Amino acid sequence: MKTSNNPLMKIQEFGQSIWLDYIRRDMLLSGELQQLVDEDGLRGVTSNPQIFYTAIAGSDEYDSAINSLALEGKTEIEIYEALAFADIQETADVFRPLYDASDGRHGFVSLEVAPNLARRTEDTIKQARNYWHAVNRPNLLIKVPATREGLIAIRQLIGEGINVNITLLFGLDRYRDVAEAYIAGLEDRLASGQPIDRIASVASFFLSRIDILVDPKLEEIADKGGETANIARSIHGNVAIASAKIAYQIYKEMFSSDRFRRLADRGGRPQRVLWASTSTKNPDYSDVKYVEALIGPDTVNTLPMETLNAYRDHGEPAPRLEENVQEAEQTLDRLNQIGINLNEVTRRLVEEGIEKFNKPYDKLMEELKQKRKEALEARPEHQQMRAPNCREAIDESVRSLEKQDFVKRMWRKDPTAWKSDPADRQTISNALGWLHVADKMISAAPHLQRFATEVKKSGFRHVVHMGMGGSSLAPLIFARSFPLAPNGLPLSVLDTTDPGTILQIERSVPLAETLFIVASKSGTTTEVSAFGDYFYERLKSIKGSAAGDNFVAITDPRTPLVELARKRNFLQIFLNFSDIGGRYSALSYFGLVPAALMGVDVPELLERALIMMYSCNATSHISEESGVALGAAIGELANLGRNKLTLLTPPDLNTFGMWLEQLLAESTGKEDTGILPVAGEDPGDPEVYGTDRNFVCFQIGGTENDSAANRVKRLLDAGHPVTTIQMGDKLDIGQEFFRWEIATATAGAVMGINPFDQPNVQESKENTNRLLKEITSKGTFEEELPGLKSGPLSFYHAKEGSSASSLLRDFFGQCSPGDYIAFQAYLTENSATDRALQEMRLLARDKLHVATTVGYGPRYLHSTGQFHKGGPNSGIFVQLTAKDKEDISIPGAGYTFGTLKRAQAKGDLDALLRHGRRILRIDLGRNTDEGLAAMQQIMREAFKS
Ligand SMILES: O=P(O)(O)OC[C@H]1O[C@](O)(CO)[C@@H](O)[C@@H]1O
Ligand SMILES: O=C[C@H](O)[C@H](O)COP(=O)(O)O
Repeated sequence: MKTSNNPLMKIQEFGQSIWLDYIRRDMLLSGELQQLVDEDGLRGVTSNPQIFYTAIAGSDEYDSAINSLALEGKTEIEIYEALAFADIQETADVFRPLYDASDGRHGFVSLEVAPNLARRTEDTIKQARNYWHAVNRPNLLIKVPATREGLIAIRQLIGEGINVNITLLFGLDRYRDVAEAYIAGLEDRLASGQPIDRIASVASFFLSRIDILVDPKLEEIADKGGETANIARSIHGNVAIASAKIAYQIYKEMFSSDRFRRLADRGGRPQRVLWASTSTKNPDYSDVKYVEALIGPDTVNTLPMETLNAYRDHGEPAPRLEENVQEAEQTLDRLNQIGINLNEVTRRLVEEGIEKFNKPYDKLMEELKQKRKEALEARPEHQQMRAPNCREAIDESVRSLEKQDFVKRMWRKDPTAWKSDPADRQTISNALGWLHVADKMISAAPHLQRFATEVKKSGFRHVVHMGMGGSSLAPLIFARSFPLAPNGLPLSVLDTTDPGTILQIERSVPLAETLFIVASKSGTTTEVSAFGDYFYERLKSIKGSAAGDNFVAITDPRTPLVELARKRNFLQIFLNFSDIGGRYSALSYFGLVPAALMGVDVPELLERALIMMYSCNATSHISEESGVALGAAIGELANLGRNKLTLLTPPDLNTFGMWLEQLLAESTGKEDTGILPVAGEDPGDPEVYGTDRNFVCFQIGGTENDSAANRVKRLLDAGHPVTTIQMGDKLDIGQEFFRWEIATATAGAVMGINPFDQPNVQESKENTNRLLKEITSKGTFEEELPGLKSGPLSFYHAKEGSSASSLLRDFFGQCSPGDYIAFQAYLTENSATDRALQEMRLLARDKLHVATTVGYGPRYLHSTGQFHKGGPNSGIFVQLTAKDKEDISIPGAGYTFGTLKRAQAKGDLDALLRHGRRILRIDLGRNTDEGLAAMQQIMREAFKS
């Protein structure tokens, strides 16, 4: 170890080890403890009930673990022990290299038995054994008090090979007893034929507490005057150190005895004295008083943080422990002479000491009891699943997950919980970061809020979030379903290449005062790069080289977007966690940066997510209200043919359905199976639904209203499974994100697929890229001719029909039970188009009794698109295109957004055809409204009879 001017390091040259009398989780997480080891030569840590009280009750660092343990059904004592064990284990691991390198001499961590056991030998032994085995680290010391009852325990525990730190040691006679108990324990062990070379023990001699008790007595005597007053004055403030010096002499005597030498010959190690209670409580004394005087070979001094810092700052190490020993003896004699009986004093100190640790221990238990109660009351919002005819199969699926220990394996990030093929294992291992992201983001939340405040303060008036699929749909929920907070900025989301929509956004925002977020995990998604380039050019034309000030990137580390953002001097780059797949990223920077900018209460949103996280945590039992149970149900129902997960949402939560589509459809729609979320389909009478439906009914705020309750009842009566989810308010979206992520992952396991890849998304992208290449070389790409024209409408890929209505009748006539109709609308999104599409899907559903979906292109490509191609061949696709009224160029691309959109539509169509899907493309002509009206008219005619 390097010698330095650091007094804490220098002290080691005199044979003393410095330990830290403090423990707290943030020191472990932040690396501060490691730094103390590296830079100050720290060689151990002690804890006590007061220290754990301060750490656990004095911060919120332990709260999420407390909630989680409470929900696992632990009592407050078990919670305390679990928290303490975890901290002690991690601390022991920090010191393990030192322990190993020093052949077990240094690097110890102490954990105290409950202070209320101080007078109970058997219980102390029992608990010490439990702690020893639970923590399971060779460099652990169990702290046992030096009470009469403790002495028996010490001997017994040492005999069993358990390391002991003797605490609450004040008196010299008791010190002899303690050393005797240790030696006797080693002898017992040797006699039973067991090795003693790795047994460690320290005797913690408490200092400042002696002076605290004795000094006022001395002052009283001094105040009375006379000869005794002089004596009292002469020893004031010296008694603790004098006792310690004599204790050290006793140590030397006992551990150089012939009796101990016999043990030493067999590897027995002396029980070192440890100076404890070394923070100066009397401000008149030096803050390093109990360090300077007691430096000597083979000793330990445990220092609280302030004393450690003070010593580093102005300690002057020298070997003083054996200086003035005679004077120390005189001090103790004088004490006796003026009528203060040190034995009595120390007896009182032991009693007070027990009490002093009992109090914080009891207070901590009270605190944990309260937090436990709050955690149990804050159970996730209500989830109730009723499945009239499938209950047994679902219960069986839950039991099977329990048997496979699925939940624990998921939390352990064991890929074989889903698939065992090496390629799948690789993707899965690298895709489970979302399990812990809410916990991580809690500490990033204040930073996000500060960032949002700064953005607003610097004059921004609007935010445009640009991304696709998982990178944009959570922000879309905030933009469309959350009210704008007074401290927030209005948020628009751009996730389409439709030039009409892009221009709409451009014209509705104050460009120079708009912050653009370029959000792409991969940093390579074509649409997102085009949005970024387009608006960057627009800003450059206004602000020149300062354009980057209006841009923020959210992306994974080391993507091309990071490079570009640096080159363009973006205002900020948020690096996300690379082990989170796009569609599971709602609670990461992708969802939370725009949320914070809108003024959404991000910490609260995360707290709600954490409640769900705890209820889905690694217990062997699967709770009925957890996301795991939901996943088991939707997965099993899909296996039974009920794979159209029909979402009944209050109107202002419709966008949540869109988020869920991308999560569930892209995750499960593969290997010819999958769950298709049906979002935004107006509810109908039970008879319009086929037996492929599974309903989820979301309610928000208060109890369910009569019409919703009635609807649920009618669906159940008709034999459909229905899950109801009651949300308290919109911030419960945080909880829903996590519930559904867990449910999706679980459903994937139940269905036997890998829910973390998207094997068929690429196909459409490749087709699109091929078409775009054609455009750049030939100026155009080839499009087939319509099979039929009718008014403004052109029909492609249709078998020739005598009329549009007969063509539609034939096309939809292919529908059989279990099929679904997907309207893919490459149109400008607005309420008139929404209404027309809604009308068309209801016409089809009510006539054909099949599920219907509507997705705007290219958004759906990053959502249901995977299911369309990779899921079962049960889709009937109606692709709607139209002529763009206006178009805009993508800078540097050589084509327009309109062309890109057309290439995307055709790219997907070609991919669907290649998969043998049934598809009809209808071009609506120049006027979308007219085209849609004509289309509805023809559908009505087709369905007339
Ligand atoms: O964030 P990125 O890399 O731009 O990807 C956007 C979306 O595209 C996909 O990779 C494929 O659809 C989604 O999983 C993802 O959410
Ligand atoms: O092991 C360490 C002791 O528990 C600690 O030093 C007691 O210190 P105090 O007297 O300041 O509480």
